[in-house]
Amino acid sequence: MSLVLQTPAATADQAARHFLDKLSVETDVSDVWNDLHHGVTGFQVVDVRSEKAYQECHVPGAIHLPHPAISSETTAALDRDKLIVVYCWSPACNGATKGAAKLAALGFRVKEMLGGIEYWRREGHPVEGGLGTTAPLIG
Ligand SMILES: O=S(=O)([O-])[S-]
Repeated sequence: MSLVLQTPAATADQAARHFLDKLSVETDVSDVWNDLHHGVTGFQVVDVRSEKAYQECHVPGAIHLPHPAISSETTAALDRDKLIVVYCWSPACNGATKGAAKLAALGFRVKEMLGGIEYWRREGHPVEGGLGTTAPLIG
């Protein structure tokens, strides 16, 4: 018996809808780096980790907004015309998901950056912060 085939696959239309829906709320390290590197200005990157983690190492230009602190008051300065790209530590962390959920509830368009700062660093992209690439990879 096939473990792959035992559950019927979606139709091509269903699969297309599913994957487009996924891409509407997710982006990845490589795509974010590519856009920042080429000066794309249609989104703002938000680091939702702790103050300490942000101060030690973050994506260049990222705004700091810890996910527990997200509220209408703390997001007042964010540009509502721009998509927000949120990230946290790694694929093992759901801080970005929590932050994205809160931001969306406040009316922002938002995507999660898959992989977080861990994969940003693994892929060799530049960072800002006091410890730079020597900062811890877990919080
Ligand atoms: O700081 S965090 O681990 O909740 S993203």
